[in-house]
Amino acid sequence: MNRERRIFPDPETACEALAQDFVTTVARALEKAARFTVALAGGVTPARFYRLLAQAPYRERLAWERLHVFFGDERFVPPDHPDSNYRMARETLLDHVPIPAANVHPMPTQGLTLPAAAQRYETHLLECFAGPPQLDWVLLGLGEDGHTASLFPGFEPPPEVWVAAVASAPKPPPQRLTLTYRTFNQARQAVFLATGPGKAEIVARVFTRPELNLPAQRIVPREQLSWYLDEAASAHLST
Ligand SMILES: O=C1O[C@H](COP(=O)(O)O)[C@@H](O)[C@H](O)[C@H]1O
Repeated sequence: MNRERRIFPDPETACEALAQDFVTTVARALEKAARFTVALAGGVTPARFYRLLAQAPYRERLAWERLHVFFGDERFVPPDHPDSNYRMARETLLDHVPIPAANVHPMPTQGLTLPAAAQRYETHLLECFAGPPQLDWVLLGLGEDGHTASLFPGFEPPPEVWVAAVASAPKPPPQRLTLTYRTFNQARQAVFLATGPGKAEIVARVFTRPELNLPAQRIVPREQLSWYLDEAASAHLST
């Protein structure tokens, strides 16, 4: 498994590089495969990257009809709720690109209990992949407590589960759905995007304190683990 850490002057250049690399990765993979599967992150940080993908030149360079978009985690709120990760991805990206509706796979958040929703998405993933989900590319964020997706410190999803229900997350909203370590670690490539001074302390802990075993430190995909940081987020790293 390859690891890389790249530091850019600011969030704009980090997201530009990520968008360029994403386009290249997708194009190369589609030379050998019929489709490319991704899981998107939520929160605030990736919105800039999503907006870039929805614009020239990236929008025209992606084979949207061959992309399948899943979600790494979701807040258990209606899809039009301000906290919804799906809403954010739709408004910044999915509503602006020619991706077929059938290729977008939001986590269910309505008409089901939280555990039933986790089970439903897990079943959906297993069907889409005709077996254990092996996502091609997953985007991940980093919370200031070391959480990623909705895997928070102290929360241990059952090891056999691909999608977990989180009933009491320390960050609101408390009810969430998340892919598990098992799922992320079956992905081919995982990419963390962390920018801004608010991430500097936790970025330093992730890279210098392996004994903490933070959720973000437990992501070990099969082929490639990449970190895209800006100078503010990497300010406490000695490089
Ligand atoms: O709650 C969440 O937080 C993390 C980090 O979000 P950010 O706003 O600090 O970028 C995010 O990766 C996750 O998808 C989200 O549900």
